[in-house]
Amino acid sequence: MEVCAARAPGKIILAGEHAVVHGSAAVAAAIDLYTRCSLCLMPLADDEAAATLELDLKDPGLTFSWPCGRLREVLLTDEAAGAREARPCSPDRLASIARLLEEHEIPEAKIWLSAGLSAFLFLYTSILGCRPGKVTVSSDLPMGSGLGSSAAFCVSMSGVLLTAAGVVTAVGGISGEGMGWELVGKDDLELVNRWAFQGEKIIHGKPSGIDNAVSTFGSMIKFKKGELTNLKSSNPVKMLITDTRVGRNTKALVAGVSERASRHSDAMASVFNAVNSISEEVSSIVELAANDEIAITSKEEKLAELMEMNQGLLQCMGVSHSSIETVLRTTLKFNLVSKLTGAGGGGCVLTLIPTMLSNLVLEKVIAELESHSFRCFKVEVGGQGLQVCQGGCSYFNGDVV
Ligand SMILES: Nc1ncnc2c1ncn2[C@@H]1O[C@H](COP(=O)(O)OP(=O)(O)O)[C@@H](O)[C@H]1O
Ligand SMILES: C[C@@](O)(CCOP(=O)(O)O)CC(=O)O
Ligand SMILES: [Mg+2]
Repeated sequence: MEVCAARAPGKIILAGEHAVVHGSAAVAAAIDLYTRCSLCLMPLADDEAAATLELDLKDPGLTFSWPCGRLREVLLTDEAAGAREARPCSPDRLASIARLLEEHEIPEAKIWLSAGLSAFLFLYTSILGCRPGKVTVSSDLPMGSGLGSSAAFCVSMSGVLLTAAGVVTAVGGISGEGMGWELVGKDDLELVNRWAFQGEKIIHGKPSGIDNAVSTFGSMIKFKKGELTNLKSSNPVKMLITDTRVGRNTKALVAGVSERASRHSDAMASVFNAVNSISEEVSSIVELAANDEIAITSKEEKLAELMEMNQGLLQCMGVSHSSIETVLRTTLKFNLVSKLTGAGGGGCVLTLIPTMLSNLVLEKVIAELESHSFRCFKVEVGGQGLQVCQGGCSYFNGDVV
């Protein structure tokens, strides 16, 4: 039985969500909340009929299982066509995957999972063929809340599958972590990122690629038209994340913005252009601060103003929500600036925490936000991207922690 695991972080978008789908720049950073995937590859059983592919999703608390013979029959494939090149999921293959999912009773209240399940079946069978195995997924990230759970799912899944296929290899430990997680080389990360993007396409419809890129490579990045620039950031910004707990779906919100853009093409082009300027300014402030070329208070004031402007433009795009407005009003009472992060329509809101803000005030802000039944997270910004564990992980006992 071969065992390996991978973990990939969620993200925040400091500026540029939605507009990035239409070619504007955006700035995003990894956060220290992870999705972990583990894989036990089973030996090819003597009893062919008993061989299955199992998926255990810890967070929704659901397990799924497919006989390998049924996968072969419906997907008309056995061998993986080669993991070294990421391929898109053809409409025919997506329709076959939908047929496989129809054979499972997914509870109506959890129907949103079917997009993640489709991405899983696509990635697994494309990279490993119809081999028997058990995949376990657990996550610190709230799902469908703007923190990039779909990308962390696709990146950690692609990471573990490509590691099991022997295509991706670990290059060394992470100092201080002591958990067996290892980093991955640049070329391997590029390959994981390309596969994860194909998975994101199944979940998001038309992703820009920023979420899978920041989850794969970590750190803080500027992203524009598929091009990624690493932003040095010596003094990472402190952000409070508030999850409004209002559920929403990125695919529908992205489609809504595109429809508005086709109805009002000139006006929306100007909105996207303004967002592009905001993201460019945010990225240059981050870099100036890293080189000590700007005082920390001045950096925070500029970032706060840009976040406020970006939020106004996101309202223009039609992706704000009354719950988001409640967070904005609540934090403004403490002179703090907030903006939605991710696709909006509910989900998570970022609040910039100035260095000078006392812990006492921060706790008051959190208490007031939580009195509205929102949930707050204090996160570290700009950390590692994908990490893998190639067998021998002591904490791995069929479950990932
Ligand atoms: N841990 C997970 N287990 C199963 N599916 C997941 C997991 N994380 C994400 N997903 C899939 O991703 C979808 C959420 O993606 P999305 O709407 O883009 O929101 P976000 O990426 O902001 O969390 C879920 O509905 C589910 O299909
Ligand atoms: C709205 C968008 O810019 C980010 C979506 O992020 P999330 O899935 O809400 O975490 C879409 C994209 O860039 O693919
Ligand atoms: Mg997503």
